Amino acid sequence: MKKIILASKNKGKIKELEEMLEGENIKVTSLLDVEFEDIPETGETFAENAKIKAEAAAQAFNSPAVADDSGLEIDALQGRPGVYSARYAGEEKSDEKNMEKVLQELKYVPVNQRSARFVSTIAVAVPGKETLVVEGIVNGVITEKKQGDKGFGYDPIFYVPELGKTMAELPPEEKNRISHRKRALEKLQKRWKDIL
Ligand SMILES: O=P(O)(O)OP(=O)(O)OP(=O)(O)OC[C@H]1O[C@@H](n2cnc3c(O)ncnc32)[C@H](O)[C@@H]1O
Ligand SMILES: [Mg+2]
Repeated sequence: MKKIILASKNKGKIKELEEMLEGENIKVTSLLDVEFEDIPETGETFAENAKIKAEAAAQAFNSPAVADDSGLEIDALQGRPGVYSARYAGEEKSDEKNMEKVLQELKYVPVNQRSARFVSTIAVAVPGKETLVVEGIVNGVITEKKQGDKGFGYDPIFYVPELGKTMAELPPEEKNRISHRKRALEKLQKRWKDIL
C-alpha cells in the first residue's frame, strides 16, 4: 500500500481528503498524527503555498506528501480573503470571526453582487520528482447570515445555487461530490499509482 503524509493540521480538510481518497489504497497520515511545527505560508498564491507545505513535509519525512491550500474569493472584495482565508480576522484562526468579518464587509452589498468561489489547490510532492499541482473551483454566493452546521470554515455562508443550499447544509458525501477540493482531487484520480 502506498503512503502519503497529508501536510495539514485542519481537521475538516483532513477528514474530507481522507474520505475522498478512500478506495485509492493509500495510507494517509496527517500532521495531526505526528509532531511537526507549523509551516509558514509565505506564498502569494494558493499554488505557491500548497507547494511550500507539500515539499516541507516530503523533505522532513522523506515520503510522498500532499498539501491543500484553499480559500474563499469574493468578487465584491476584489478576491479577498483569498490566500488569507484561514486568518482573515486575526492571527488566532477563528472560523466564526472570519465569517463575521465577511458578513460585515458585505453588509450593504446586494445579493446579485455577492458572487464568490472556493478554490482548492492540491500539491503532491514526491522526493526526487517534480511537484505536481492541481486546482479545483466551485462557484457560489455569500449569504446574509449563517445557515447549516456541517462542514467547516466558511461553509455556513457559502450558498450553492444549483443545490439551493449552503455548503454547511449538505451532508458530507454531497459536499464531497461537488466541492472545489473534490474537483482538484479528481484531476489526480486513477493516477496515484504512477504519481507516488
Ligand atoms: O494549512 P492547513 O494546515 O492545511 O490548514 P488551514 O486551515 O490553515 O488551511 P489553509 O491555509 O489552506 O486556509 C484555508 C482556509 O480557507 C477556508 N476553507 C478552505 N476550504 C474550505 C471549505 O471546503 N469550506 C469552507 N472553508 C474552507 C478555511 O477557513 C481554511 O482555514
Ligand atoms: Mg494554513
